[in-house]
Amino acid sequence: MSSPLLFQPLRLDGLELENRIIVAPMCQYSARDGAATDWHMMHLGQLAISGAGLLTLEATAVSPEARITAGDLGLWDDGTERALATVLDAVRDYAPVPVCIQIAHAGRKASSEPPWRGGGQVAPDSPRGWLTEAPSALAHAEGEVAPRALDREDMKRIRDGFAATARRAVRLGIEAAEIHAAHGYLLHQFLSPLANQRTDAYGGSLENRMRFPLEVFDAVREVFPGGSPVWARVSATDWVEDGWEVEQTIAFAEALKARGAAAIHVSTGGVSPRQKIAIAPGYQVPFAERVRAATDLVTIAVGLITEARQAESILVEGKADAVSLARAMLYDPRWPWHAAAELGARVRAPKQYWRSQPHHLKDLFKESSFGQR
Ligand SMILES: Cc1cc2nc3c(=O)[nH]c(=O)nc-3n(C[C@H](O)[C@H](O)[C@H](O)COP(=O)(O)O)c2cc1C
Repeated sequence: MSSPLLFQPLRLDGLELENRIIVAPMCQYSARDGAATDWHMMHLGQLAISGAGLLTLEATAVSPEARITAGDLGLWDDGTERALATVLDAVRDYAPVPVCIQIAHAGRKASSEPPWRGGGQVAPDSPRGWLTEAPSALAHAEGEVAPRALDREDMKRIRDGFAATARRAVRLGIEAAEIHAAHGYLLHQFLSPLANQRTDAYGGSLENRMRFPLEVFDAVREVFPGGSPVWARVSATDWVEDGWEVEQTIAFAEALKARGAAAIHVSTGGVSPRQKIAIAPGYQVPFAERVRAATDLVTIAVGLITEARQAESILVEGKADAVSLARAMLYDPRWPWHAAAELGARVRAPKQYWRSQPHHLKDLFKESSFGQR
């Protein structure tokens, strides 16, 4: 039987993933002043032994005001760096999975409640809130306090913040970086005409709207060593008429590719409460397929990919090169084991758990260097 594509290696610049299953970035809203906690140890620990080929950290803020909520993870000073080092060192002792950081700024969607408190805006004058910053002074949703429009000095500070976070990530041995330009956060706000109504060189034409996200990408790419992959997560459409859409996404992906992006991670939506999304299994895959066909970039598909055979078909049919899973990995952190069992592949597992291998699958678990300590 030929080996399923899902479990074949994937090269991202100089980094080779053991298989094509990626743990998607997932905010935990459980950091303290940006610093990772024991929750991150538990959360990332279980996902690191999942058998996935790449573990993406949750959106990691470049500064306190870049956080979506006061509980977001950050990497902006020595304290937040030390806290993340503690978690990553422990995880790495047992799980040799490559780690990708998602570097993020929430822009006008900052200063919010976590989802379990409704996700609404926290007023800037509340002790837990702050005034947000964005390309234009346009509120995300009706009734919210509008952000402050960024000036050129602010933009330099933010770009340098992305680079500084990337430098800390390199120091932590993080193997890859994803710039968060999706889901209506700051860089997506620059891209989308719904959020960007600037009249300077950073607003108006597509070229102008792409300018700041590309400058940020360049700054991060420059900091990551040659061979370490850097790419962006994008929303391929706003799902709103006259918003950002797939042709513009393709132009952005091409510009990223020309600047050395190793891949493109294709999601959708998030910039406007007016979005109308037809949610169904694999609902964002057609966007990944379009971007991949047009740019030939290594493409990561995401969104309601929940079944092993569904994931395998997406790859075999050439719609994407890798799949990224969020909720399915929370529901079943052994998803890659079960997918390997179903598709007839082999997967890494910690030796402490080898005795769990089902009798009829003698060869499911691979030798690995897990559990050196
Ligand atoms: C708990 C949770 C937290 C998330 N946090 C992030 C995040 O930090 N960054 C991001 O780009 N997307 C985030 N997302 C979106 C997911 O990465 C993913 O794109 C989305 O859930 C669709 O994939 P799924 O159907 O496999 O869950 C989050 C999703 C969930 C469920």
